[in-house]
Amino acid sequence: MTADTALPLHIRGLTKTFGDAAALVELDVSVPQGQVLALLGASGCGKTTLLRCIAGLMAPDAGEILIQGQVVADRNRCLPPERRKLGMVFQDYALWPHMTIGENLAFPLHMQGLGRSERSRRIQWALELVGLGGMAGRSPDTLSGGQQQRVALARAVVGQPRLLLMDEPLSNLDKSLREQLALEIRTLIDELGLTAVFVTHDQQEAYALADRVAVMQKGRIAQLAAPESLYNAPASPDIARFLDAGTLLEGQLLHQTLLLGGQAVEICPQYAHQGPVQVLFPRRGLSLDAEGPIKGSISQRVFQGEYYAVRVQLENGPQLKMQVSDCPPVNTPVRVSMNAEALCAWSSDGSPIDIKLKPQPFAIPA
Ligand SMILES: Nc1ncnc2c1ncn2[C@@H]1O[C@H](COP(=O)(O)OP(=O)(O)OP(=O)(O)O)[C@@H](O)[C@H]1O
Repeated sequence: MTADTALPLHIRGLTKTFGDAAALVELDVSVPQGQVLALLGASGCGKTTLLRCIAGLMAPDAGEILIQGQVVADRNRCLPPERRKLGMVFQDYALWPHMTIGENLAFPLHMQGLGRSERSRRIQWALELVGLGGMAGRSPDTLSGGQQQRVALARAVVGQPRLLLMDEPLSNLDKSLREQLALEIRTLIDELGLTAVFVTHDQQEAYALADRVAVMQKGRIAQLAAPESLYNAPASPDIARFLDAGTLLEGQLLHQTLLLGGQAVEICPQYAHQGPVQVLFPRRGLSLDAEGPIKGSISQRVFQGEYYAVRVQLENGPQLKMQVSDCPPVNTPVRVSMNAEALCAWSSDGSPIDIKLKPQPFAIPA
C-alpha cells in the first residue's frame, strides 16, 4: 500500500457511463486526513454520480475507490453503503419521520452492533455536539429545517465514520442559516478530525466549507485548488466564466500591446505570444479612483449591504464588473485603476499566459 492509497479517500480512473452520457471520465482524486473536499460544478457535470459511487449507492464501470486503504469498489467488487463505515447528510435531511430523533441516531449504532448503554451515550454526545442536547425524544417534524439538518449531521457522525459525505447539505436553508450552519459544520469536522466530501453548485458554500474545491466539467475535474487560488487564478476561461470571477474580455496581443475593446493596453514585460487572447479582470483587482487611467461611467450599481456590485461602461465598448464600498449614481463619469498583478490571461488554445499590465495600463483615447 502506498502513502496515497492509505488516505481516507483515494480514487483512480473512475468511470461511469449512462447510455451515451459519460457521467465520470477516468477521474482521479484523493482527500488527505482532516481535509474537506467540495465537488463544485454546473448541473450534469457528474458531482452526484461521484458522491454516489463513493457512498456505494452506485457501482462505477471502471476504476477504483479506496477508503483508508480498503478497496471498496473496483472491477471485481462494490461494497454496499452499510459496509463502508461512512456518514451521509442529504439535502432534504432524510430523517425517518416515524422515529424520534434519538431513534434516528440509534439506527446506525444498531447496525454497528453497539449495546443499549453505549448507544444512548453516543446519541447524547452527538446531539450535544450539534446543540440539540435533550431533544432525543422529539419527533423530526417538530423541528425547524436548520434543526433537522443538525440532527442529520449528528446521525452522520454518531457512528464515527471514516468519511463524511454530504449532498448539498445547506441548499434547503435560507441564507443566514446557511452561513451559520456552514460554520458549525466546519467547526464540527475540525473538532472531530473528520475527512469530508460534499457536493454543491453554490461556490460560496464551497469556499466556506472546503479546504480544496474540485471544479467538475463533463465528468472530469477541471481544476482542484484551495478556494482562494481557485477564485484568484481560475485555470481556464470556462472556469472563470463558471465562477463569475470578474470580466472576461477577448483581446489581441500585438508586440507590447494588448488590444481590448478598441483600447490599447500596454503590457509588461513583452510577451512572445501574438494573436487572440482572453483576459480576466477580477472584481477585486479594480477600484474607482479619480486618478485611475481607465475612463468610463457607472452603468449599473446594486447595493449588497457590505458593498455595491457595479458595472462600469468603458469608452469604446466593454463593461467591467466591480465590487466597491462606495459608488456614485448611475451615469456618473468615473475613472478606474487596476491591480496589474490580478490579471489572468489565456491564449486561444486555452493555455495560460503570464502577462502583466504596465502601471498606467490604458491609453485613453483623447
Ligand atoms: N440514473 C441515471 N440514468 C441516466 N443518466 C444519468 C443518471 N444519473 C446521472 N445521469 C447523467 O449523468 C450525468 C451526470 O449527472 P449527475 O447527476 O452526476 O450531475 P450533477 O453534477 O450532480 O448535476 P446536478 O447538479 O443537476 O445534480 C448527467 O448527464 C445525467 O443526466
